[in-house]
Amino acid sequence: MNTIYLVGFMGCGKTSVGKLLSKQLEVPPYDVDSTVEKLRGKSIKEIFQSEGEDTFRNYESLAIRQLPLEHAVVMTGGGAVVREENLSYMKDKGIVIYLKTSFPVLWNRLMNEEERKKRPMLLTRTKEEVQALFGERSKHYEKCDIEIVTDHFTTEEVCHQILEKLNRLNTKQLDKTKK
Ligand SMILES: Nc1ncnc2c1ncn2[C@@H]1O[C@H](COP(=O)(O)OP(=O)(O)O)[C@@H](O)[C@H]1O
Ligand SMILES: O=C(O)C1=C[C@@H](OP(=O)(O)O)[C@@H](O)[C@H](O)C1
Ligand SMILES: [Mg+2]
Repeated sequence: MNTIYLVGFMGCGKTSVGKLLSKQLEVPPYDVDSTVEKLRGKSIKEIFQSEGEDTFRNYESLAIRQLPLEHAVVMTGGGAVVREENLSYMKDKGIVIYLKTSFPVLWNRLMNEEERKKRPMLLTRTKEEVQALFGERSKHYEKCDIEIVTDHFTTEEVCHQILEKLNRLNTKQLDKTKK
């Protein structure tokens, strides 16, 4: 099985669902944000503060390319698809799953102080600006291979829906190296 990449806006559940999915599939989970944090020895927030967003995007792109291409679940950060070459890399190497979530639901999940303070993209923006970012990014997310709606579903239910969709794929679709 090629690597499964989870994409979508902040708060759609990539990190939480990815952990559940990796357990179900019995493969290791890799969170791109955690990989970057390990690589740099500091938190995402600190990287944004001291090195800026552009440099963070370079680390993020590098981390995506360092992670295994097989037998893994990779949880990306919400902005990973902003660089189109990242999305085309992931689509080329594995299966890209978009956890589609409406803006009001995302906003509700992200308003929790714990969640908000972890995410530098939220700290300097108004609700309208975050919504505009969501609008700009949606067209990238929609280029994924599989779309799963998460509104009104628990993380366990979202994970179950992913497994059902994966079960419907054939061996060739699951393993792109097989011709
Ligand atoms: N399907 C869901 N239903 C309810 N809460 C969710 C769901 N998915 C994620 N959350 C909550 O939203 C917050 C952000 O989740 P997280 O997995 O970190 O998202 P992401 O990695 O996509 O930014 C967490 O508090 C998490 O518990
Ligand atoms: O949307 C973004 O630009 C970001 C999303 C974050 O990941 P999550 O989507 O897991 O919150 C993290 O990569 C960083 O704070 C930037
Ligand atoms: Mg995450």
